[in-house]
Amino acid sequence: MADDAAKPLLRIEQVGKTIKGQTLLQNISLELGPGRVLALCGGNGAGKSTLLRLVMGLLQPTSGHVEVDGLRWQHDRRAYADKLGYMPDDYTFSRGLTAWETLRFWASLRGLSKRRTEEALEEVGLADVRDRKVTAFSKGMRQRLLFAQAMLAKPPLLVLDEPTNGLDPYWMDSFVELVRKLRSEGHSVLYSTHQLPVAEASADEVVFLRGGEAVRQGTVAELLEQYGVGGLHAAFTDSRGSGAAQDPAGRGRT
Ligand SMILES: Nc1ncnc2c1ncn2[C@@H]1O[C@H](COP(=O)(O)OP(=O)(O)OP(=O)(O)O)[C@@H](O)[C@H]1O
Repeated sequence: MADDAAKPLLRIEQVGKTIKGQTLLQNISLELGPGRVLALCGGNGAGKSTLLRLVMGLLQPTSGHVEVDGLRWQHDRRAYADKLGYMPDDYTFSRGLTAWETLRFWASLRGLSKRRTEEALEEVGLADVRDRKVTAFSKGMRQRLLFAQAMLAKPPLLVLDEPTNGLDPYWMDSFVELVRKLRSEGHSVLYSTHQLPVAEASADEVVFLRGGEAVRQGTVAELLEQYGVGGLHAAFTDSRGSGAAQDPAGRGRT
């Protein structure tokens, strides 16, 4: 038996996903230790959200498996879910509820206190607008509320799907700070992003997906050493190869 202490928090082993004959992911393997941050990068349709949904247990792999803290979703859903906080890429908020009511609802489901709810709102800078209806929020404010929701229970692993989408530069920097704080408190973060400077500033490791495959992965330090001044942007361009297969228009959002 392997030593438990040596186990990574997240282990993805040879994972593949096929839906209706279309291969969305193939042969993905990665590990993430406690207190580590991994950014998933890649063009539109590369498979980032699909991989995050597999980690969350929202999709099941066609091959391979995912373990969080040694647990598999298929064997122990409740304990597995308790290890995770999730920010989806798209969410329809209940109409008519304020930010406070929305977050309080999520907190109650998890048996969390009002104090923790307040704290989470403060962490994402929404305390002052807590009594405003979420449907009147801007995209960036809704993103911050979703982020607060993912952090509410302070889970060991945060899984965030494009968390900086819609954030202005100030909140982009705040996101980087929050991720660094979470890491310093021992949380691990797995997130997808098109914002390579954010990945460069907040991640320990980066995985580039293309056409459902991990075409390049390494620590940020290794990639920066390899690509020099071009940084992760050069790594991204390189990872797309000549085909730019995932985006017929050839536009890589960064
Ligand atoms: N439920 C599904 N059924 C069939 N195909 C799907 C399904 N979900 C996603 N796909 C396809 O899988 C591929 C990967 O999609 P995914 O959303 O994971 O990409 P992504 O890297 O997150 O893209 P983006 O950067 O545009 O958000 C795409 O070709 C998409 O059309």
